[in-house]
Amino acid sequence: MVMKQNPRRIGRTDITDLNEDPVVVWQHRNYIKSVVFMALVLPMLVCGLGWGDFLGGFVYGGILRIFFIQQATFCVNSLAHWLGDQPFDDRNSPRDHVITALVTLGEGYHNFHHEFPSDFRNAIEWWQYDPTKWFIWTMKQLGFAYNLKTFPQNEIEKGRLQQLQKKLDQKRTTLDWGIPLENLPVVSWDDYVTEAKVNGKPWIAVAGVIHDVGNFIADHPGGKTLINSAIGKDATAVFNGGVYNHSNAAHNLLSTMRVGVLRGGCEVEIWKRTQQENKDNVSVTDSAGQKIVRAGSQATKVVQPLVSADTA
Ligand code: HEM
Repeated sequence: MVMKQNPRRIGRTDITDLNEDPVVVWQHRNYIKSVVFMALVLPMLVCGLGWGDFLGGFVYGGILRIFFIQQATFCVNSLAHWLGDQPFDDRNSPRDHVITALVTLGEGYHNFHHEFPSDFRNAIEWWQYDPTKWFIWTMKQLGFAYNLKTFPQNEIEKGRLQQLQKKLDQKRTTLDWGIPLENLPVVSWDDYVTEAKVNGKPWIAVAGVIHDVGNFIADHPGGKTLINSAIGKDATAVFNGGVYNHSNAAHNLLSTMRVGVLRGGCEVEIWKRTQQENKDNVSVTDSAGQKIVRAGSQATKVVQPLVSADTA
């Protein structure tokens, strides 16, 4: 900013759009004059003619204000790369933050600006502090024709969604979703029954998956008796509506108790099919390669057949 640079050594930018804007061209031609007038003369005149304090206008309205604006301008490339979040891209360091926006008169939504530089706005939400955007909006309401470029909303939303997805993925990895089905040992139906009924293991099979409910029996909201009654049996029907249609939270909890899968799947053939269909649903993976289990598509959640009461 302070040295004259060799134009052959610095990067060049296409500024044909600026050259077509008469206001910008006028300002460029009269740069020094307009700077001195707006930064020093005008504040001096306001304070001097207003209440007789020419010197105060010069010092506070002029010199100190220039210093402040200069610091604020530098904040674009310091604060704006340090404070805030990255709602559109995490490739570089530019960040969006209202504090930076306030200090820099709206330049603080830097993540958006770097991602969509051809968009004249700094921020897209109406409530975000971006005086340029508000000014243009007001002028348009007053009937002035402004034809400034904006990036397609569809593309902006994609960036936002991808960033949100990344955050969700990161959060997901911090939670226990149970051992993945393919990592579980395969157990035959007879071995399962023997382990539960002869060797006393508190195992319950739901939709072909064996669960150790030992630590949960005392806490079961439906009581000890009901959960105990399913040990060593296929509880697919009772768990999925035969006795009680358990919530998504209950299915999630159940998945943390997995100890094995039954060879050949669950015993109730008609439900086995719907469970197979559900298994396709859970094969969606996140950016870290982990399976995503959406609410209602847990492996143990099966569609309720009409005859549920009889089945139970
Ligand atoms: C296999 C492991 C089981 C787990 C992890 C489990 C978990 C839960 C949870 C978290 C609830 C609270 C409501 C909800 O979230 O849906 C609940 C309620 C209930 N459960 Fe279970 N459950 C299991 C087995 C069973 C079995 C085998 C039966 C019946 C034979 C049963 C019958 C009920 C009933 C009737 C309620 C409703 C209680 C009420 O609202 O007063 N549960 N269970």
